[in-house]
Amino acid sequence: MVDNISLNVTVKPSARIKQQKAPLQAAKKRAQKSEEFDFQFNAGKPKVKATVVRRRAPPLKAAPTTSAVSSATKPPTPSVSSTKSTVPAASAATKANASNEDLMFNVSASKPPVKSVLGDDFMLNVTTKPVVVQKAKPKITRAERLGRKQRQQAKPLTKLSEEQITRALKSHRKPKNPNQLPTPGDLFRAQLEEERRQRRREEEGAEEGASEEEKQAKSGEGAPKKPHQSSDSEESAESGEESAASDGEPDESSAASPAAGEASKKAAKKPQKAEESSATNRFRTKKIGLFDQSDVEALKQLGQRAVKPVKETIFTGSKISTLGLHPHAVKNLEDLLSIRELTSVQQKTIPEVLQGKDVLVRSQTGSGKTLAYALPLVELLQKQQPRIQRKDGVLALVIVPTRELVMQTYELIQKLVKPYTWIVPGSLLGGESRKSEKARLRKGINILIGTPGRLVDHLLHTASFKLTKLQFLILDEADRLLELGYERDVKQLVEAIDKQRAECEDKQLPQLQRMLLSATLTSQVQQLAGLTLKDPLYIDNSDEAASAALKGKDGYQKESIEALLEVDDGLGEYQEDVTGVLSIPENLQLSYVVVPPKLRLVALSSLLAKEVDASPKQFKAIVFMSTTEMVNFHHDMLNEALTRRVLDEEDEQEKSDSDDDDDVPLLQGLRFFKLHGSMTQTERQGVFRGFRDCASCVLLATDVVGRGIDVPDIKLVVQYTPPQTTADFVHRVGRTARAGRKGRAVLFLAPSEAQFVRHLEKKRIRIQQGDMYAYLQTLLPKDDEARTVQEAASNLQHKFQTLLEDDRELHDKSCKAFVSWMKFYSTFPKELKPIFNVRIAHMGHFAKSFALKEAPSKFAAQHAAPKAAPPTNRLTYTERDPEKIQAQKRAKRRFTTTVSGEVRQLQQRDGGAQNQHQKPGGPPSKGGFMGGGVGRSSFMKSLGKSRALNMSEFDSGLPPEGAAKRRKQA
Ligand SMILES: Nc1ncnc2c1ncn2[C@@H]1O[C@H](COP(=O)(O)OP(=O)(O)OP(=O)(O)O)[C@@H](O)[C@H]1O
Repeated sequence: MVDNISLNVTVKPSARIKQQKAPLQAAKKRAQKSEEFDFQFNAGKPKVKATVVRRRAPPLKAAPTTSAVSSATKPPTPSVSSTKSTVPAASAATKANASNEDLMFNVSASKPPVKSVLGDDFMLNVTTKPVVVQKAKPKITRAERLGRKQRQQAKPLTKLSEEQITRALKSHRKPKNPNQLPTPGDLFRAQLEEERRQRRREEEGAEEGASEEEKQAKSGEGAPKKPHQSSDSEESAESGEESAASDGEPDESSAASPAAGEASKKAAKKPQKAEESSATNRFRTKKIGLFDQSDVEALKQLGQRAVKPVKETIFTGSKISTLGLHPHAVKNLEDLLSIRELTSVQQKTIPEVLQGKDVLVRSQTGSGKTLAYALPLVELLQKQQPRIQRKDGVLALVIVPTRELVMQTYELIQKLVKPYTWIVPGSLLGGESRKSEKARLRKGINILIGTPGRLVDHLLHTASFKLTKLQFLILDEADRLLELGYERDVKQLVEAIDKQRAECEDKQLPQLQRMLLSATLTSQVQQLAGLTLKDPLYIDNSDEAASAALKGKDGYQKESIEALLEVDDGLGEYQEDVTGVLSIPENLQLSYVVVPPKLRLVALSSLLAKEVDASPKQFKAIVFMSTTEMVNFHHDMLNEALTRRVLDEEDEQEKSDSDDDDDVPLLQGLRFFKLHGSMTQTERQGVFRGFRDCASCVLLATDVVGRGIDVPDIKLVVQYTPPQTTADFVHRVGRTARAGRKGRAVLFLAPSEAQFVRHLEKKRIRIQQGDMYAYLQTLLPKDDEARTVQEAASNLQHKFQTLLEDDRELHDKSCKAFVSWMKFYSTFPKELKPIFNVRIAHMGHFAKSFALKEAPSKFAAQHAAPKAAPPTNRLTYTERDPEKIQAQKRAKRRFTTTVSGEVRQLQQRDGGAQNQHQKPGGPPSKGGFMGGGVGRSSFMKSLGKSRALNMSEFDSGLPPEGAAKRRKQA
């Protein structure tokens, strides 16, 4: 009986180093030397001597994979077949009927009893180590090499075992550097590639002609059984998968791999079931076509460039009490805000403001700039003798870009003035009737906080709103306020203040002290600094030597600021709107994840699921999206598909029906909020407060909340769509990791957009690559029907698509969202156009991330029509009122302005288009969707002008200037 003979084979001559130089020669030599082997039978069998009999194989040519020899007693294993494929010729006695697939041994037993048992000849399948090493050498990508370096035991990537994958996944949870450790993505990619290689080998093998034994094995069974079926669990898992995948579309099954972690476990648990019949298999792949070669692309490690981030110290250790503030103020801060220590920007700014200096302050997000101006402001006001009174009117004016920021700043100042009851703070943020706002202004507000539009409106229409006695003017988020759109109103306010003061008969007016603050500095801020500030002191909180020189200077010098702005980071020339220092909080972990367009929605869902799993009770996140329509659609979709939250009464019945099934929603218990500029003020206020107070929730928002918003327990910021400027990037991610806390921010990029990382690196922003598959893994344990990560992802996508098919309204929302996104995508600034290029981006694939199955050309034109004006609390006007027409024009102009600066881009684009029109016969446009006239760009052109990406934040919500005559002055 020779059935269960197993052999330990040692190949002594290991010509590994030489092989690298001359693999063929070395292999020949080795083969000659290894003509004789010592074998040891497992069960204490006596030694036998074996002579290797090899058939000469063509050198270095891949051989067919199957290998059974008719007289073999055991089918060969795949590892044997792969080994022999690279074994070169060897000199030995040949055997006429030997297969060119197998090593053949002529064994002569050293002792007579063994020979009698074994017979004269038998065949062996042998795997020799050097051959395997040689095989794994060619075509290794950099990512593989990096991963392999870490894995000291340099095993080939073929056939990753279940344990290997599980171990790697576990160790991935806290990666030190995702670029160096093998990530689930690495493993997955390695598997995909290995599978592809193997398939190719199989195909080649089939073409070259399978051995007769193979043919017999295939035809003799008569059943659709795979040629390599074995009792090995890994093998059965594979065959099981093939049968399961046969339910789905080919695209899907070809991408499906023996997957990682849970997948293999699931498969291994039920190998029998998988083998029995594909029809009874509980694992299903929905026909989505979600995965293709692009996901392998997405897994490419981009690597990191050497970037020296700008550092900033947050806390200095000095106490508030050292500032010489009123004891009430110190105690109040401790009691109401638990603040005892100064942040470094506060330490640098407060003494200067107390001395009456104008300041221009740049310090990173969450470093306490609000208190840096508010604390000395209140201190100086409370000191004044005689005490200030309500009737003194507005003594301090704080201008901020958004209504939420007005609310937040107002609440903080309310706390600061608590000990000083005679100081009255107030806010103008819309939502209230004009009448009641006027009434409050008339009564007297000493510290007024507002958005530019609303303030200008009252300046023009409310007689009691006087700024003659103004002592403090503060522009928080100064760079945003000076962007096109806000800039006009801010200038109007500044000019009105100067005019009123100049016309005032009282020549004893106190000096007007000005403060400009932001985490980012732009050329517009420079201009305004030159325009309005009197010898300001520039305070930059970074630890950079370049700015340290400026800090020491007394007074503002234009050249000094310019010198700072020109500080070269040594990474090449680059011009963008942000010209100053950019610093990211040290405790903020930045990462980006490359996600194929089709997978975006699924990847977002799985990221959120992963985070909720990690801390179900305490998870607060913001997801930034580019347009209001996107926010609306994703809010409804994610709520319905993933939380089964009832969104309106009509869904009530559906909900109770669906409650019967035991399908647990992916994000059960998680609450989604939405916030954008097209919501009514009441809604916005409610949402902002709701989000601040909730324990576990996600806010989907436009850039309305990109600036200044301080919700300390936000753990994660997701940029689902990329920002249009680096400044926006810095402010968005700055919503987390505030005041020394920890936080994370993830940026989603399509493979075609990955170069944005290099752009950030040029700005000295260090960002690590994350792993999409680490997110997708979360879906698998939650999906009973899926056996692989890909199946789980496809099932989820299928769920989104089904929901859309069944719900006309949601479908419409999705189309609108997609169209608005497409317009947004065409308005990137010139510098970023090569990266975010509407011509390169695959619109059809992106449409899938909106759960749309149709081609964009089918629905885009229909949904590109301008939408109705967003709700405001404007006074009503009659149909033919010329005032209304004016208002509409003004509204249209303003609605095209988004908080991320679309106006600028819109004008660039329109300007570009005009220029082209001015040059008849000139070359076609090179950028933007207006040019070209062919393919996608002509399609984009058919959508008409871009508008209404976001509602402008600076819109006052009040009637326009022309209406003033007909209104009663207060
Ligand atoms: N001295 C301090 N000690 C501890 N916490 C502080 C201190 N000063 C401010 N904070 C807290 O830090 C957080 C961020 O403050 P603030 O909103 O003023 O930052 P910022 O610099 O204006 O950020 P952004 O640029 O995003 O507007 C707030 O929650 C605030 O209460």
